[in-house]
Amino acid sequence: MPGPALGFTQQPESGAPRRGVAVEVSGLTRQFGAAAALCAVDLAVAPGEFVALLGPSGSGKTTLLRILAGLDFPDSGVVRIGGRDVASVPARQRGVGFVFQHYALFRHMNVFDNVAFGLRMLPRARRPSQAAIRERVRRLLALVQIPELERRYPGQISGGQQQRVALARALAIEPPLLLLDEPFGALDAQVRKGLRRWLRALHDQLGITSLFVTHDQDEAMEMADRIAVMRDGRVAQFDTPAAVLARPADPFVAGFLGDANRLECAVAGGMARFALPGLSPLPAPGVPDGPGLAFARPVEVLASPAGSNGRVVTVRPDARGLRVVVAVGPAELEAVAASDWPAPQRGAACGVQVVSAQVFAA
Ligand SMILES: Nc1ncnc2c1ncn2[C@@H]1O[C@H](COP(=O)(O)OP(=O)(O)OP(=O)(O)O)[C@@H](O)[C@H]1O
Repeated sequence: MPGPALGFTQQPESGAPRRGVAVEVSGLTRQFGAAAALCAVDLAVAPGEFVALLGPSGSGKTTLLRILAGLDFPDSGVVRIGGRDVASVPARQRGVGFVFQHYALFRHMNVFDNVAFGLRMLPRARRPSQAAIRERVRRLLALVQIPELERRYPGQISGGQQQRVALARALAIEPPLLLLDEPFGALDAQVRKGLRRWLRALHDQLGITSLFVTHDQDEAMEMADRIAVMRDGRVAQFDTPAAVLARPADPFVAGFLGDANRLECAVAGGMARFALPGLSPLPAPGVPDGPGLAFARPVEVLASPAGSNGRVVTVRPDARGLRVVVAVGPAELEAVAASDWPAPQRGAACGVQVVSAQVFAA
């Protein structure tokens, strides 16, 4: 959990307006040679929201973040931060804090000087006094829970501690907008888990707006108020974690989230009939007659000893039960073993049914 009182001059209090700003992007396009990194992207983030940008490699997440930070510039389109068009506002004057995975700490400066850096770089009129800088840096180091490390150098602290220093450095200028590009990418799973809960709590405590790039679906689901799922320089869907899972906008989102199985089917009269043998038809309300594509997450595909349309290929214990890969006809599906089937064996015949799925016209 976040630590003690903040160094921020305007603290959000219950009932008080948040200090986070709205971020609006419209028609944003960025081309690198023949590669279109962003194609007419629209996105509107509310003040105080925590938004995850999630998508496959090369989908444009980092490019969008760099443009918001003022580190790169669009070929066309508008970026508004706090209602202000920032096209001609340099990075340093945008009031944006950023933490990039590869934006390393200054190795030759100790932790204290790293965090103080942004404050010492402020124009003289806005720069706090030496004493005020000292006080703010100490409060920030307490906030990120490493007050004892201020004299250490980056090479003398762990990766997780370095990320906390990078965050403290980003927060030092009291940014209403925090941009994070895979900040925990290099850390091991256990440290990541701790840091992501802590960061979300910190975001809420400060009342800022945050945009967070990640490859990790669990991370996005756990941390974000809304997720922008990106593909090929476009936002495929922008909605709450529950909504993108329950109502994916298109086959790409359905297949990308939750590692869903992709099943060919034929839709007629609101029912989807699968091409694979032995799978019962499922309702597909509103889907037009014709070829279809169904997406079923592993928990929606059940393998049991009753039946013989499948064969167990692999068995993997999972915290919530047994995960199996089953062969059905020419396909292999990720499934879960029925709770009354405690010990499926590799090679055993089994019954496989798709319990529910998202169906789209192909
Ligand atoms: N400086 C650059 N020069 C040339 N091409 C670039 C540059 N930056 C990005 N691109 C291209 O733009 C596209 C989007 O890249 P971007 O880094 O924004 O994607 P990403 O979703 O952040 O990917 P990753 O998850 O791998 O970091 C890619 O095709 C990439 O190769």
